[in-house]
Amino acid sequence: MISDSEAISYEFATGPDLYALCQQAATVRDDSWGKQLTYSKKVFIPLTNMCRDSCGYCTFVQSPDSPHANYMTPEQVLKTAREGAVLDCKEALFSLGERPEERHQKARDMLANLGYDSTLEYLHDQCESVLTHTSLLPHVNAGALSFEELKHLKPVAASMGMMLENVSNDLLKKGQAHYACPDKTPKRRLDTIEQAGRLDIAFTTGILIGIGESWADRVRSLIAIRDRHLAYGHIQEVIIQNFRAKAGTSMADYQEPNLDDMKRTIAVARLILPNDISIQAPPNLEVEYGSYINAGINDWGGISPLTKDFINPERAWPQISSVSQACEGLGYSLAERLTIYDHFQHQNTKYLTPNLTQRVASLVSRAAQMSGGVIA
Ligand SMILES: O=c1nc2n(C[C@H](O)[C@H](O)[C@H](O)CO)c3cc(O)ccc3cc-2c(=O)[nH]1
Ligand SMILES: C[C@H]1O[C@@H](n2cnc3c(N)ncnc32)[C@H](O)[C@@H]1O
Ligand code: MET
Ligand code: SF4
Repeated sequence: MISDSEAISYEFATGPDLYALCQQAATVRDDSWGKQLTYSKKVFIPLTNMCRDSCGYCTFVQSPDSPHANYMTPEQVLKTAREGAVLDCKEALFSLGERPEERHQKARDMLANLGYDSTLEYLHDQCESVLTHTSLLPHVNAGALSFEELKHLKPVAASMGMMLENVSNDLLKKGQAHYACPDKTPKRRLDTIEQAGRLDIAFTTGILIGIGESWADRVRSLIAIRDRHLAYGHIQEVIIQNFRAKAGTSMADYQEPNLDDMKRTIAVARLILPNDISIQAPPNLEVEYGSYINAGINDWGGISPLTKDFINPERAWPQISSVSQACEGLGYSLAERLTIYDHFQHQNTKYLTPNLTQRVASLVSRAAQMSGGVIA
């Protein structure tokens, strides 16, 4: 692990200096993760696109006035999960807006029609339904959650996650990315990570780069994640995600981070974070995603043969065969993993409740009988 001040010093690393930094990170990655990169074959389930927040970069969120504002019905959830299962998907990624019913009458009405008064209760039951009726493992990405909410969801999700985004409080100011977003206060985000640790939930988090934060803010965010992992050991992966500007948002004309920015941040993340944390960057948000490999990533996240990335719908997934080729061109192989990483699967019932332990084991053995298998 590098020191905080060394991490800070890489802010402008470019050319040969950036190359050397990436090499250092790639060596650490090779030593702990080997010559194999991973991804999870998933379907995306946008349970609701209404939200009480209004992040400056987000096009996923729909105003209640929009005809597109909705909740998926239980039938739609199962249809997506079943179609995914046919295509050999093993993860159901529930990604949704945060507590829309606390802000919008339309959300309360739609929930009531479904027989609920809380989005998180509906989420719980839809995860349970996917578990009961399909072979997929739910991963919950529902934003900031309390200890009780996380505890309630643990038996119906194999893993959970929430992007920290960034620890900078400046982003909450008027005109900034997280203005008027009660769920994006660093305090609430850090508390969610902490409570997930107390509950032994295999947890995904990450930073969104290029949203108005400084380089020091980025380093501080990675250090905050590291410290919670050192306390609880529950962080399975950290996503380094690049902001993409979207038409129709307040950040439509905002400068996007460039490839060097991504490489520099990935490398520093690899060097700051403990080696057992997976470093993930998405392949659909950068044309030259192959160069993330030499910067130190070991994972591409969820890739879907069925559903689009609803958060970045204009950015199609590359074919899995293309990702595989990009890996092989640099001397790496590509393998499928489950939503919960293998080293979290075998710790008795610490991270998985008994029902989920069984479900994970049967997916692993079923995959072993098919070509390729999954990492387990
Ligand atoms: O398709 C996406 N998947 C996203 N995922 C899914 C992720 O790639 C996989 O579900 C996990 O790696 C588990 O396999 C997230 C998961 C989290 O827990 C937190 C944030 C994200 C963000 C995205 C995203 O923007 N797009
Ligand atoms: C689920 C995650 O998706 C990310 N997210 C939301 N909007 C964008 C965007 N315009 N570009 C890149 N990532 C985005 C946020 O980090 C959120 O937490
Ligand atoms: C489209 S974002 C999905 C998850 C949640 N609303 C968050 O921002 O963390
Ligand atoms: S990024 Fe998540 S919290 Fe922010 S507006 Fe979009 S759905 Fe809501």
